[in-house]
Amino acid sequence: MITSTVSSKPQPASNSKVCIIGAGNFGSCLASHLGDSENDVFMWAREVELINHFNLHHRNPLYLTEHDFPQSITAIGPELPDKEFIAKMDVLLFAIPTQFLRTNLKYIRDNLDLNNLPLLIFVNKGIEVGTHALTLEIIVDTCGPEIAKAATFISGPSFAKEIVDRQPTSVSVASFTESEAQKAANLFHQPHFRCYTGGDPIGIELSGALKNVYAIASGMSDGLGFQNNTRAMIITRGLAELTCIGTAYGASPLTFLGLSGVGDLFLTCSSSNSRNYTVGYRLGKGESLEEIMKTLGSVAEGVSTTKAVKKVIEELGINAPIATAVYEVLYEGKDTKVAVRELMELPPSRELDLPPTAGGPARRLLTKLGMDSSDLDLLMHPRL
Ligand SMILES: NC(=O)c1ccc[n+]([C@@H]2O[C@H](COP(=O)([O-])OP(=O)(O)OC[C@H]3O[C@@H](n4cnc5c(N)ncnc54)[C@H](O)[C@@H]3O)[C@@H](O)[C@H]2O)c1
Ligand SMILES: O=P(O)(O)OC[C@H](O)CO
Repeated sequence: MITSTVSSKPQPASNSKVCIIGAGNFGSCLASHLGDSENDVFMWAREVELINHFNLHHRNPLYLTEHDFPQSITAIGPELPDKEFIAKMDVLLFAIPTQFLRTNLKYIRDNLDLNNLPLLIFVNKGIEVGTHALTLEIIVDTCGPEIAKAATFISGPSFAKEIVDRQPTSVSVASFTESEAQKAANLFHQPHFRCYTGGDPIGIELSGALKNVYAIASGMSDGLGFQNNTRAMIITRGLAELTCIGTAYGASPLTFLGLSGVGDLFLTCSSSNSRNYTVGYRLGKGESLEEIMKTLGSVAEGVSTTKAVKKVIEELGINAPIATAVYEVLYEGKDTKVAVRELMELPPSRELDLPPTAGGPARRLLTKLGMDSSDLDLLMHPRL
């Protein structure tokens, strides 16, 4: 098993001190979830009006606006927490969109004490544009390999609104360091919220990022008026494509059959509650991306992730026609009907080929994590 030389403080029996970076839909949903189980929760927001309103009324004026939050949550900000504050935390959870993570982590890194590290949890679902970096790689770049190996990722079919409504939900929780994944699972596990642990953080975070691209495709198909056969085709062929891309990054192909893979792909491709599906649906109805982004009011990570994915599939020579079509619609102005026609006119091909072996992105990650190619087998066949 791959482990880090650092691990976080021992888990307190109860009343963990948790700081959540991000007070959007998911950050505030997780604050509510953890606040419900008697933790002391601090929720960092950039928006001063949100902080003031929240601390007065225990309501978030911008996201999940109808929800009454537990009294145990305090909103903090807009400055990021300092060293003294972080030293008191058992858990630091990042719930901000991927494209802003690097800048915020660079600041936080200087306030982390390796001898008194909180449990570090990441829930964002995206790939960084420009670098094609996964969250794991952003963590290595900003905080170093030991912290990256101790970081824990949570992903799976989990709409914020349904979690705060206590709908039965399950997620995958993964880290290279088993004890860290276990601590995160213990923290989140509740009767309406099951956590399954695993040792493939690359697969867990990547499946969460990639499903957003196929959710845009599925929404587009529904917006154009196509029905169930077409959606099932997009979900299944999307799973084949994302498994190939994920394997190139060093993920285990099996991870894509789990909650963070097919579970979240199915959820997001089939529900108008998904922001990514909604972007696709509105494109299918003829709106421009610019109009949609102006009025969505929330992040749809798939829009930027599609740009990163296009570069990756080009570089690695991976055949991913659906992701390519989404890119052409989003960034080259291709008409959605033409994109569908072209996809359907592709020549017959083999349904299932073995995914390619791990490629450049996996080797780059291994090097940054201080591992060599003999560790690749552990990455792709995690024992945890
Ligand atoms: N909403 C969900 O149901 C859900 C579920 C699972 C995972 N996620 C993932 O969680 C992440 C956050 O999503 P969300 O739904 O909370 O988004 P959101 O659109 O609801 O909120 C975005 C948050 O990002 C903050 N933000 C904007 N610019 C920033 C910057 N420059 N620096 C720091 N923070 C900035 C905003 O203040 C806000 O708190 C995404 O990666 C998303 O894919 C969301
Ligand atoms: O609203 P979306 O499309 O960002 O999806 C939210 C979550 O990722 C669902 O698991």
